[in-house]
Amino acid sequence: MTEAIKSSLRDSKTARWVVLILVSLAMLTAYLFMEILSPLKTMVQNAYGWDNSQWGIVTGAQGYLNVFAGMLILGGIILDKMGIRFTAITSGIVMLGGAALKYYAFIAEPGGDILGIPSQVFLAASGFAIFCVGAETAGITVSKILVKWFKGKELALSMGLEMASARLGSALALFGSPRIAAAMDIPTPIMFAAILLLVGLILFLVYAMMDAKYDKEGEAVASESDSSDDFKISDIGHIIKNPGFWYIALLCLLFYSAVFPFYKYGPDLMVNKYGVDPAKAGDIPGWLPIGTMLLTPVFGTLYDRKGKGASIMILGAILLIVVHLIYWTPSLDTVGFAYLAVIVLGIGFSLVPSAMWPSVPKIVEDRYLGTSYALIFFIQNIGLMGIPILVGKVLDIMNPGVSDKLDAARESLKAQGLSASEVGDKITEMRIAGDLPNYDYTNTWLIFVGLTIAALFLAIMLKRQDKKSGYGLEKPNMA
Ligand SMILES: NCCCC[C@H](NC(=O)[C@@H](N)CCCCN)C(=O)O
Repeated sequence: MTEAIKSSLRDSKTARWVVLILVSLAMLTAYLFMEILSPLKTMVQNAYGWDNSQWGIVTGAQGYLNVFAGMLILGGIILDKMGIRFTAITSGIVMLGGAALKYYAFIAEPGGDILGIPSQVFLAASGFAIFCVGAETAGITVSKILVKWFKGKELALSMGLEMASARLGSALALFGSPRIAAAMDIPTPIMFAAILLLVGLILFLVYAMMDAKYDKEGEAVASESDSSDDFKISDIGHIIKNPGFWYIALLCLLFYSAVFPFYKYGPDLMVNKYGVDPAKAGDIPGWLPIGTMLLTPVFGTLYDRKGKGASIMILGAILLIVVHLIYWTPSLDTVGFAYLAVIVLGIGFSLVPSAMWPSVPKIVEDRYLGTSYALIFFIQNIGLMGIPILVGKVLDIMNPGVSDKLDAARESLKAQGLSASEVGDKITEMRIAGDLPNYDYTNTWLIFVGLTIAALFLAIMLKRQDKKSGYGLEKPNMA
């Protein structure tokens, strides 16, 4: 440890960059696990016989506890009351516990039903719901950690780099998971991702040791007691009276609902509409997080220097409409269009977050900031839960008989004594050969088109409100 670190951790550039590396890598492991199953939809359905509604139940589990049980709000309160170290370590343990349960659901292949849902689906959804409580709480904790170490220094840059690291986690899952599953079996990538979460927990433990040392320094204790980012129930009343808060929170819900659920259904769209090999299903969607890693800091800097935050969000929403119209249009069914749309999506998904998150402090007072972010995440989680469920349900309704035909083929293969993996491979072969049908996503994709049109409407309303209330969204962040 250098002298600089010994004398004052907060003043040590090395120490705060070590912190950034620790928490960014921990978030990488969280985002990796978050998407580990996403590119496996075709394989999972072929192997285990889940219909689309069951896929929606599992991938929409993000919000069951975060929304219905209010765990995101509770996470904010715990962070406020118990502090960064306790919350970071606890969220790491919760993520690991949820991941272990999800892995168990795949490795054990339990039979029967729980509450009328196939046991495997129920346990996988429960595991993912628990994991997401930890992941969302880790997300707000890491934001607070970065404020603690980087406030008055390279705060925006640190947040951009942390987000880029998280995106890398999503990309690794989208590219890697189907390849590992094709080479081994479906539970193996889930197991690898769970082991990486253990590494993430160790990184949080190392961070906690640095944080404890930091807090021993008097100056740091003063900073920790700066409660501007704390979650407070009493603040909610003030925040929800602000129309700008509602525009940005609903824009966040609609916008993220048109993007994150794309990870859950995009890979299967690639297989069913564009004829991509299921072992490479995540490749085209995988370019989305890679593009955003590079572009988000660029657009963030642009907003810092030139302003135009509300206009950037409007442009981002327009691009998203174009993207989902391309994926929806039945005649645009060559791989070239799939790549084109994902590139445009990458630009849109960089524009909106780079302007959205730094706009929140312009709309709400600093003292309400922590509570506002927790509330926005809460509202956002309603969409992250509801949209995957809705898409799965509608996909089943729009494809009558397809799941039944796949089920019948699966049952006859199982009767021949084949394992789930072997059945999955065989069904995949039969679908590629045209002996079994694919899902037609056309009508279902209109859900995404609708979401993006609504997002554009809200972005325009936000700009109008900005003119009325003078938030300064069109002004640069830097003087
Ligand atoms: N300072 C706020 C950064 C937010 C980053 C944002 N993450 C979220 O919105 C999470 N609530 C949801 C993550 C769900 C991942 N499937 C982001 O852009 O990642």
